[in-house]
Amino acid sequence: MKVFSKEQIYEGDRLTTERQEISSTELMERAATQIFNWMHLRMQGAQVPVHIFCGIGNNGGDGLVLARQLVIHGYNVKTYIVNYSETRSKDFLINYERIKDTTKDWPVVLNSAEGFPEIYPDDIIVDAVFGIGLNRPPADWVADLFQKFKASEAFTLSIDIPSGLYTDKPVEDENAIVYANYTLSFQSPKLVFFLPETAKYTIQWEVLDIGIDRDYLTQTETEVELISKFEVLPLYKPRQKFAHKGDFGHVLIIGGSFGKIGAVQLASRSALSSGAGLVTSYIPQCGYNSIQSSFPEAMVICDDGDKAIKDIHFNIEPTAIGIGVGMGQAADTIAAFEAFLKGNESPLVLDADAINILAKKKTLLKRLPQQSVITPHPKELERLIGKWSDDFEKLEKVKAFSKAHDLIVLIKGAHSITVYKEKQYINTTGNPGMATAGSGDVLTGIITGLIAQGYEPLAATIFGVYLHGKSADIALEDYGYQSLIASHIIETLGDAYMDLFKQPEPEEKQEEQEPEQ
Ligand SMILES: NC(=O)C1=CN([C@@H]2O[C@H](COP(=O)(O)OP(=O)(O)OC[C@H]3O[C@@H](n4cnc5c(N)ncnc54)[C@H](OP(=O)(O)O)[C@@H]3O)[C@@H](O)[C@H]2O)[C@@H](O)CC1
Ligand SMILES: [K+]
Repeated sequence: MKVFSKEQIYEGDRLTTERQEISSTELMERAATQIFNWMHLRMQGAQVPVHIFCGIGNNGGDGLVLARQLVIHGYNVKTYIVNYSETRSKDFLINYERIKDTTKDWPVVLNSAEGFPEIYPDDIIVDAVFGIGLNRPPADWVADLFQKFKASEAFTLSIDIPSGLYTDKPVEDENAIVYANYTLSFQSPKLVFFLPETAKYTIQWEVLDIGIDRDYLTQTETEVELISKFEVLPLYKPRQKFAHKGDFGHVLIIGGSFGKIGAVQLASRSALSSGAGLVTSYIPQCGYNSIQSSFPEAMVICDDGDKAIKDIHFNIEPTAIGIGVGMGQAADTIAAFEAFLKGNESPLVLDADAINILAKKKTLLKRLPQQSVITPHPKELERLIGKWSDDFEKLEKVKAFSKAHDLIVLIKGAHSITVYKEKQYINTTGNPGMATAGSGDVLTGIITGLIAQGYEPLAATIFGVYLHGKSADIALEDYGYQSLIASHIIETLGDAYMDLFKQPEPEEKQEEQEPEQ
């Protein structure tokens, strides 16, 4: 799913009114009617008090349309105008008049937090104060109002975006933002729903289709994309009947050190389980017995070093190499890594200590093959690109870094983001159970395994991150957050693949389709 920028959303609105020959007022009516339908379906006429707080722009206009429709359908509605500015939008004013024509219970105009009504935990708040038009911090009294929303403990439904959140700027004041239980967003989810500092402002979100011009939606390129099954399915490479293992590449996983051989075992196993034809583990000698006995499918090449790698040499031609897991940063290992990069031409996935060494010796970056993949966790990323002050700066820095070195950078997190130059792909699978030892090693193996099978490095990263998260989601059902460990993620990789082709569950039974007697 594309994640449109604020400017693209405004342009989509404009083009839609032009091409469909409707007024902006009609588009607002259509948008807010979708919100009404959503609520009506769930509330079925329930008389729960619904408090609708409207700003004075188009987000407020949406709130007024919703209020009018709820009133017409007999709901228990109380409407407020959060009067933060004298500059009212045209469609706000039109709908302000319309609601006054609909009910005698006119909106209450709030000019300070003093007039804040009594709201009980079982009531519902609709937040239509600010939408994507927020461009400066809300006034203190408006922030106080948002705090009162929170203190009320009422279910809070935000329209389009939690009020007080910018679409393209970091948070300035945590207290000046609505905490939404649910956000109904028009046309596109907003990038801020997925960034670590701002995702907390809405527990759930959903996109409502408001009939924006189809051509515009399909033809407009966005910088950001949300990756779910629908996006990865076209990447999947089916297997041919007469295929043999040589068609699926030979992965080499280089890493390990005394006490950290398991990292190589995990990465190698996941490379094979992701579909690679052959896997060789390259490790220091101390790991030989453990890998050979615990993972018979792997071939093993030993370095001359006993406890750490000191001179990387092998006589195979790997299709893809994953390097760094459990490798350590002994002086010999660093020298070996440096020499390896000099001679290497295979596609690379770099993780853990390989990234740490790159951070120490940035001149090595120019030795990486084009479109190498790096998969840093936040600390490793910071060592590589320096500190950032907020999520937006982090994204900008990673984009610039990716561009400068022609690298695919995976920013790991609750929503891992694959960055390649300007483009950002936000993953939607995965769960907090994955915050466990070795989970990153498994990911390195999967991505390397996919590249070995012929996936382009960018596609391999996007697809690999998706599969990794999906496997963990499936494994979660058996193990729960606490007991999920990295090996489980490998075991369910097959299910993650099969899930790609699973038919959606049938809808609830439909009365009219009962068989004839
Ligand atoms: N996208 C779609 O498909 C559709 C979108 N629709 C809806 O429109 C919404 C966008 O509406 P919007 O542009 O009128 O902006 P909104 O957020 O209501 O803000 C209002 C104005 O407040 C001002 N302002 C800003 N910050 C401020 C501050 N701190 N304190 C005080 N004032 C401040 C600023 O004006 P300024 O004062 O800068 O001139 C701003 O323009 C969108 O989120 C969606 O809900 C649907 O109706 C139709 C389909
Ligand atoms: K809002």
